[in-house]
Amino acid sequence: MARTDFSSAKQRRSQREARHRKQSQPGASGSQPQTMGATAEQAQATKRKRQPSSEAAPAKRRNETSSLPAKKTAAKETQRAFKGKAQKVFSRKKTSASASERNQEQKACVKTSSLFKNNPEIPELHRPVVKQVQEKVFSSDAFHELDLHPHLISTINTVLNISNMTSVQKQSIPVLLEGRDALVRSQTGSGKTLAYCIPVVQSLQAMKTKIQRGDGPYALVLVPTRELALQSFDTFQKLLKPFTWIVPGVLMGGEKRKSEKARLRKGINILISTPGRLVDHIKSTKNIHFNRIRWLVLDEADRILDLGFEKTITVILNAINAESQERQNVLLSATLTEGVTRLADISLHNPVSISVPDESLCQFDLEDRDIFEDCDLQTSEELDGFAIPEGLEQYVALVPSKLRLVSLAAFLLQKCQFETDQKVIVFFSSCELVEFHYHLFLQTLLSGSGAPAPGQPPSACTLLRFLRLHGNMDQEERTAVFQEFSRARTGVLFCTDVAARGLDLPQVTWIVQYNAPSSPAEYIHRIGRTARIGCHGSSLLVLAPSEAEYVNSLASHKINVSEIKMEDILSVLTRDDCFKGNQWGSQKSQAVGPQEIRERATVLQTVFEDYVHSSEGTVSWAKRALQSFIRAYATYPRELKHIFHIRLLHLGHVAKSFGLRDAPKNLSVSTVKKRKASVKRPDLRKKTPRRRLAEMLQSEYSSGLEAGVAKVKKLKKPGAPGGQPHSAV
Ligand SMILES: Nc1ncnc2c1ncn2[C@@H]1O[C@H](COP(=O)(O)OP(=O)(O)OP(=O)(O)O)[C@@H](O)[C@H]1O
Repeated sequence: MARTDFSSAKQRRSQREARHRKQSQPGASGSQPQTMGATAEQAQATKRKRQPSSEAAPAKRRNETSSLPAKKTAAKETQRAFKGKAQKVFSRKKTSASASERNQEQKACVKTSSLFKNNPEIPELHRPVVKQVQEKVFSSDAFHELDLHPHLISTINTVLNISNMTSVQKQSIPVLLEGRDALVRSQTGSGKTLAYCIPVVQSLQAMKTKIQRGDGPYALVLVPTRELALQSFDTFQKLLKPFTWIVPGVLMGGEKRKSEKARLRKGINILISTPGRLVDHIKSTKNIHFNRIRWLVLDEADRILDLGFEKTITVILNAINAESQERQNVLLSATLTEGVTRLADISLHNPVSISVPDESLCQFDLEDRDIFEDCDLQTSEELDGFAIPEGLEQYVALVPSKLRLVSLAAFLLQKCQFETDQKVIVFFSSCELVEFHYHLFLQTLLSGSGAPAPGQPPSACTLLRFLRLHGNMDQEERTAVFQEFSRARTGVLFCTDVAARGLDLPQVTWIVQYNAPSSPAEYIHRIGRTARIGCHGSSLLVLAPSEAEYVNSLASHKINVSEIKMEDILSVLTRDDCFKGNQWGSQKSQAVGPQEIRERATVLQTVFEDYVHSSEGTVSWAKRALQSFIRAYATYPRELKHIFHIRLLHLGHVAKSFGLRDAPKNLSVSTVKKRKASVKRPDLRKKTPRRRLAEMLQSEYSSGLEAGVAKVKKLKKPGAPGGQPHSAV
């Protein structure tokens, strides 16, 4: 991307700001350093903001501008007009106003916004360039070279449409066919699912005594999420086409327990389940037996443990061990952590350890060799390094809190409006944040008509397509969204980490991490939703300037990111006249370059703020989302606390990224702590942050049977403006 030079406007800007400072009272959002801990200053700042000031002015003046025909509906009008084209906001009905009045109004409308004032300086990013571990995805060996049933080979070739093995398949399948246990680690999107599905099917179809449906499970596959369970189930179904007597089945919660029991009674030979749901059945269903189990597969093993399913896994292992001792065990993940070694100790017998990364393929940017040699991280060989797909380009953008929302919107507009076939996943740290951004963008960025106006080029307004996926949605809707996004050629999926693991969503081109992940492993899995199986893809991590050090933390795990400048992201707004704030005949804005970008970003922010402030319900909805952000922010693990600490957040600025004009008065560190304690999470404070995070996240992956789990009902969406707040993450 081309960089934008902001220096030319600097002088004009500082003169203008000096003028405003003179005219205005101090204390608007951002004029004082206002941190989460500073409740008193915060309250005062909020109070001051109610008085006319340069920062509070836009809202007031916006109303003034719209006061001619419809003062009370200014917010609605702004929103509606934006949907059609923003210039209508500053209505042409005001033809009677004099040119100078109009001029003043123009300035008032957009040029005095606080969006670009008092932001922290964006530090120079001296990104350390480190050697990334890379794997060769494909091998030159074909499936027909393996000793597999000919019908299985032809199914792989014709139904799955693949002929050559990937590296991990080449290494794992022969080992598993020999009957050995295995611990398999290989990069995201490298074909680990088939690496275990093929040996399972080969061995079960070859059993001397033909399998009967009523025999019950011969293979048990445990996965952390329901979507992943469906995906594995789908792969088994395809591979089993020639072997119709072997029945696969899935237990994953969200479905009525009664119907799952009925399916278990009929018989499932390859049982795929989430751990929580399986334990529910072990405890309550008589028709579940493990006496014939020959295979136990733990896919995304480290995630299963991260989520605090250790006890659950122990219950399952004990239940299986009580009935059957002779079986093969397989543990797989792209990132194997300490916990997995522990799990491997208790579940694997004399395993073969398969790890694909090929150090000879380590890469680094030659142009940056000097930086690399100077950097302390060259000693990071001892540190953990995760393999990253070769076709994946990783970026980071440092964005001040106030500008986060418009930057995200601009980025998505860029992808959907000016580039073709872009499929984007945006990760957030909680269900509430997903719901908030999904509804906000849906309400403000989408065209009501769905079609471009006659004679107009299609704009983002008509090309955007938003979906969302998180653990508080009911299963039916989750599955529908998963399938819809899988099939879609373009679109934007807002999600939590429920979608970070294992999901194979074809042709995803961009991953955006709007909230930073809580661990490098999570980072790897999130970005691993793109550039799968040898394809290309890109990722963008959005950090606040105070979080810039996170780039070093990633580098210590051999993760390289390049910088994209925020101004470059925002510059897309100049390409769409939707964001022109003042369009009255010949009175066009003279602003060009950086100033124009600022004006347009301000128009966009105004649209968000107007929507959020259009009713009390939407304001409290935005406040709840802000609170959820802060709660999630408080759960970063200890080792990242020096980077992500709520005390480093500027509440007034963060509030802007939720479309709130003022920092909520009743939010402070202590309130957040109190509210955290009031959420039904007993003994939280006694637990480590990691454990706490695990508990919060577990709601994403729950069995679906627990009482009190908030569900998104189709007709009543709690995340929508005015709806009920969600439970935990
Ligand atoms: N040998 C192969 N040739 C071509 N495509 C393949 C091959 N094996 C698997 N695939 C395809 O590659 C994609 C990714 O596979 P899979 O989901 O198993 O990856 P993974 O390693 O489990 O990823 P993650 O770590 O993210 O879970 C799937 O669409 C799958 O159909």
